[in-house]
Amino acid sequence: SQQSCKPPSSLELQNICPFPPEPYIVLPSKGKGLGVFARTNLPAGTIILRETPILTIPPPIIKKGAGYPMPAISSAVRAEFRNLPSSSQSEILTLHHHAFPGEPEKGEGWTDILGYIFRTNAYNTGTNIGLFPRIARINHSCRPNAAYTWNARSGQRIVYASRAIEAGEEISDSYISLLLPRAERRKRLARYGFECTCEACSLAGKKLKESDDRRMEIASAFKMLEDSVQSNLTVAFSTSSSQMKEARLAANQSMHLLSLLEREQLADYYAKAYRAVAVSHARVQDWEMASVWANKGFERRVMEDPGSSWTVEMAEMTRSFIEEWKKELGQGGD
Ligand SMILES: C[S@@+](CC[C@H](N)C(=O)[O-])C[C@H]1O[C@@H](n2cnc3c(N)ncnc32)[C@H](O)[C@@H]1O
Repeated sequence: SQQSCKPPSSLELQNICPFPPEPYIVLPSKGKGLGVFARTNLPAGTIILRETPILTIPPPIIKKGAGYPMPAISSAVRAEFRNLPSSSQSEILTLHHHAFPGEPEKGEGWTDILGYIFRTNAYNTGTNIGLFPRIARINHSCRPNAAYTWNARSGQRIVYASRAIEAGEEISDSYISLLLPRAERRKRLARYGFECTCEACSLAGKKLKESDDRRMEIASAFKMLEDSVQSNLTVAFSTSSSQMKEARLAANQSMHLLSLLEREQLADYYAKAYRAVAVSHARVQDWEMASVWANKGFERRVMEDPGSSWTVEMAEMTRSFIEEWKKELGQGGD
């Protein structure tokens, strides 16, 4: 009919468009090649990207101190690459690669480039390692505003805003563990061929030392809390006075850990810290704190993946702590 030939109004388009426009755009990023930028304000928890790997290989055997076994990586990648449609091959070949001076760029024609592309861009996919051409455009920061998770059920890597991101801001994630001092982070980032100049790496003098010390302290606080946080929570209430003293110390330590993380703005570790706060307060039977922080941990896990075992665990924990809190308030449990 005549009516169906008319272009749809924007409202109609909104109603029929199965996917909203992407919340990000790929643009040049000063000194970093291409980068990914927020198109609009992205509140914490916004899913920025979900992507299925275009190519995966089993993880290579890494000999300590011997660096990446590039010949093994190159040949595994090459074997998979050959089976891909040409559009996927072209997409992979557009990705950035870093090779160290002296590394052969053209051992076996362009195929060696594939190994370098893989080394520069690959991420874990649970048991394997894979290439995600869209996620691969995200640059690194040691104080990132986005984080990622591997969703084994959908076979997708999910990138989400780990804190609020403003329109126009560059979206960054982390390629390495962030609980390391700058010198150590630099060593680990060397394989990507850049020296990080993020906010945290640009600190100097006293401020740099404070940041380095905080990151080391966070790592040791997590380690200290690990034992008490990983074991079965519901049974291990502290009974003896020495146990109670230890449990109180752990609860205080967990709050200190949280303040260090907030000072460093390391949102990647918030969920783990919220869990530690919740569990250590359950140990001293402070049910209000335990419930509030378990719920915060649950909300963080939902951001990453609503159906993950971590999310389910935090939901159950929150429920059981709230039950205890209600009993304490004399409202009885369900
Ligand atoms: C996974 S790619 C990221 C996307 C890349 N910028 C591009 O143009 O495709 C990794 C490469 O990006 C660059 N890069 C990533 N983070 C950076 C940073 N914080 N500072 C400078 N360069 C960075 C480095 O060249 C690195 O080898």
